[in-house]
Amino acid sequence: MDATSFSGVIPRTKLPGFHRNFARSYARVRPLTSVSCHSLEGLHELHGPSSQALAFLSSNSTSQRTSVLRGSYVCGPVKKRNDVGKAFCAVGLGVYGENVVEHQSHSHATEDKVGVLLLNLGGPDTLNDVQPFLFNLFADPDIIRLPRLFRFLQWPLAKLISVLRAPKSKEGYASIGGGSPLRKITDEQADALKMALRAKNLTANVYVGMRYWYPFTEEAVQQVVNNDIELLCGPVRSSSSALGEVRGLMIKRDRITRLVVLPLYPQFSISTTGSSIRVLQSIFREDAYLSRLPVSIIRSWYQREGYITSMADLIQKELEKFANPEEVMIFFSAHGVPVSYVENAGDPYKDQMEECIYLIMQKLKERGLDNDHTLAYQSRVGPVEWLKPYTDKVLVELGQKGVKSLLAVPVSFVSEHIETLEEIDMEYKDLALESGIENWGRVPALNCTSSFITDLADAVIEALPSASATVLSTPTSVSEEDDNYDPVRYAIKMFFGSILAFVLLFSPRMLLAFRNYLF
Ligand SMILES: C=CC1=C(C)c2cc3[nH]c(cc4nc(cc5[nH]c(cc1n2)c(C)c5CCC(=O)O)C(CCC(=O)O)=C4C)c(C)c3C=C
Ligand SMILES: [Fe+2]
Repeated sequence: MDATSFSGVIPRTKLPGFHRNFARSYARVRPLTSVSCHSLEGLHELHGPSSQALAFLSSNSTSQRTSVLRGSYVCGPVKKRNDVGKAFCAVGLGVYGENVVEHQSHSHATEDKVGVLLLNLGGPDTLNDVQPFLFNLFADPDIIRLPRLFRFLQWPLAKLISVLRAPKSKEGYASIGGGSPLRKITDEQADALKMALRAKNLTANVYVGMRYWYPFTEEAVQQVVNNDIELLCGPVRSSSSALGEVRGLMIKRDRITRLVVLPLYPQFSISTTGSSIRVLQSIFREDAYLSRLPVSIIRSWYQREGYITSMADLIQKELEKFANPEEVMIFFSAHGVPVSYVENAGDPYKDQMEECIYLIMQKLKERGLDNDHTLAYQSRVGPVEWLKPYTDKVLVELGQKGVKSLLAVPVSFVSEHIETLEEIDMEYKDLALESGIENWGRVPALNCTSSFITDLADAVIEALPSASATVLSTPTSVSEEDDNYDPVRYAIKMFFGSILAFVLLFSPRMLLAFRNYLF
């Protein structure tokens, strides 16, 4: 397990030697369970001034997506804020044990109250939510990574891309029942985890914080700072925000004294766990109480025995449904990321994915299952190069090569979602059958599988931060300018940014990209 703990105010000077390539070196030298205090800071640096221009416009279907353009961003997604709660404090980091970074030196409670914050991506609850959800996603500088000079374009681009992509995305969500199942499943996982922790004699409150839709991470952590507070890094609110009470979002109200942050992504990527941690960092920096809270972050957990065993169990069970299980090719399909994330920004995602597949296959071999296997990447968006091989291409090739039985295994995410229910179950299945594959199966997502939830509970217990630690650092944010939100400046940026975005978009190159990827 790879965990980081922190809290408190940390002088930046205490972090010597950090550089933008941290994630790359981290990926190389990382012991299975360790990370240093540099990691959170690294997340900022990863999209620092020299990050390459990269932007996604929109896409057509889930298997072949969108276009790209160059641009920049202003700050985060649509954000309204008041000044209450803007007393900035810093999130701190420090090394604790082998892999945990922590800080904290205070006494804000006598009673020990453990909180667990599950981080996830979130998904639109209804079809009306699709466009604002996409806006939040594309407004994330960890999803569309632009050079600093062009960052003021982030919001106009996000608006444009989300509007253009929304019709196709809506089709996808419509085909799986009109919305994403993520919120429901994540809530169920939270309940199951709470019970599993209780069975291990740990009473904990489990919270859910989504990155791009309700319940937002900001709400999970911050809502109680002030009753009329608007979202700090706040994504779009839509009418569907009335979808019921935000669940279990009261880390502050509950006066949690220790917090474990558990992203529901087994492997670390800048675009997923990295992005959520960056949001947390900015929230924690801005709040006196939170900045002193001992926090552990479990950055990745794909290598945990319980997770590997649970995956192997599910695979074995599905293999047994085939007439000739030994002839089945195990086809791991992971969500892709642009190659530049791995090669330029040092995202450890690909390395971790490969190691994860290796460990699962080893586990199957131990059980005497010696099936062929392959790994491919799905869900690419835009005309930039994504991790290869691409799932759709490999499926066609396997069919042409005469593979007759194939078991698809979604491996980058632990809940059913649009990319399993629509992209794999519908698009890829059809493509495989058209390509000559005759017997198709798909391993379900782990969801609330009890061995998996039990292992998450163990991970939480192992990562529990101690009640005190050393003050270490004050990370700066990539979106430092977000902290000084000024409506006039914002309006000016939006105005000029929109003009520039349209000019760029309707250049011949961009039009081509749109034609190829959107329609
Ligand atoms: C490990 C998982 C994921 C990675 C890595 C990831 C990177 C990534 N995704 C996009 C673009 C989109 N993702 C969308 C939805 C979506 N993505 C993931 C997981 C990962 N994304 C999930 C769980 C979901 C939510 C699914 C749901 O059920 O709601 C979407 C919207 C859906 C669609 O229109 O297809 C987009 C767009 C990028 C650009 C990216 C890396 C840079
Ligand atoms: Fe995605």
